Amino acid sequence: MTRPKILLLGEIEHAHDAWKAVTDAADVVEPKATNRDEFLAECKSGAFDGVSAIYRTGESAAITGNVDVGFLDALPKSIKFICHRAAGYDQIDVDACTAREICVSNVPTAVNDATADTNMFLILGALRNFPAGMAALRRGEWRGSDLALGHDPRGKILGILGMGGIGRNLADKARAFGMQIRYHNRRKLDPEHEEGAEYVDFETLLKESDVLSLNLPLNPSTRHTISKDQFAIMKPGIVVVNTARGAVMDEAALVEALDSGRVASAGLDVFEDEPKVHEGLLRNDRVLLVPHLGTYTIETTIKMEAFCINNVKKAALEGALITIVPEQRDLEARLLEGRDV
Ligand SMILES: O=CC(=O)O
Repeated sequence: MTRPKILLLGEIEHAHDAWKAVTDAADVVEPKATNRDEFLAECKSGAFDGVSAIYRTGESAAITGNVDVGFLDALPKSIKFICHRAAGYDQIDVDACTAREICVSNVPTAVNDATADTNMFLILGALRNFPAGMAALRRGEWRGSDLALGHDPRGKILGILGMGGIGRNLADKARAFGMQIRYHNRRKLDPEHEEGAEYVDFETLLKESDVLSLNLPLNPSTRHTISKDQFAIMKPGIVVVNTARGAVMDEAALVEALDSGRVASAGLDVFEDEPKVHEGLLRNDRVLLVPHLGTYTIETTIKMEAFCINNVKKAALEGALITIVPEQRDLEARLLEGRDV
């Protein structure tokens, strides 16, 4: 009997036991390519023929590039599943995958705690002006000469844009700091998931929040959701934090809003063009900058790897995913129906 084949793009760094259960049952191939052109040529050479499922990390894009039409066209037709080891899957053209009946999974839930922890750190740091004080200390000036007093989170309105798993986890944490939670989402949540958070329209969220947290996924329709026009109606002195993806906000417009004082301070874990960071953010010590460390813990990395490994294992051995990205629920239903016939 032929063993299933998996293409590994990236590394398994921690969940070695879970991965061993995969390699016991399936053959794993890895590319030799060191850049995108070589990878596409390797695909076309037949090196990955017979592979049914891919396990990929976001970091693997440094070699293969994004999962776009060019990538998908080079893959052997045998590939039916792409299992992505991250929550955000903006590197993957899901519509192009759907058109080729390639199912995609990401890693939801496992990332919620660590990302919301980072989010809370950014909120506290930006509210309290910690980056300016910390920078002064490192310059040998203790607090510096004009360190502004910070603000307490208690009693402040936290506006969460995107109330998915991370947004709801953040809401729980922020409640413990005495913040009042409001949110905006495509759809209002069922009351049992709101836990007292108030649903408001997008404009109200911008106009009335003391702190705005961006927790929405990046896709073609959410790019630059926050730009010049949105900054213009925000409450003056607002604090803006982002742990989602840099490009949900127009970074140049944020720099202007910080320079004009409309935005008092910001906390950012993600950037539009990582690993580059806008000069206007680097020079501004009212901005707390973190190099995309939202999920960067041992515990969460193990959970994320195990989640993705379970998906790729089921894909390769049983021809199905445990979780599919929401945009492909119809595709999944169609494929399952086809299989029953
Ligand atoms: O940024 C981290 C993730 O998308 O998992």
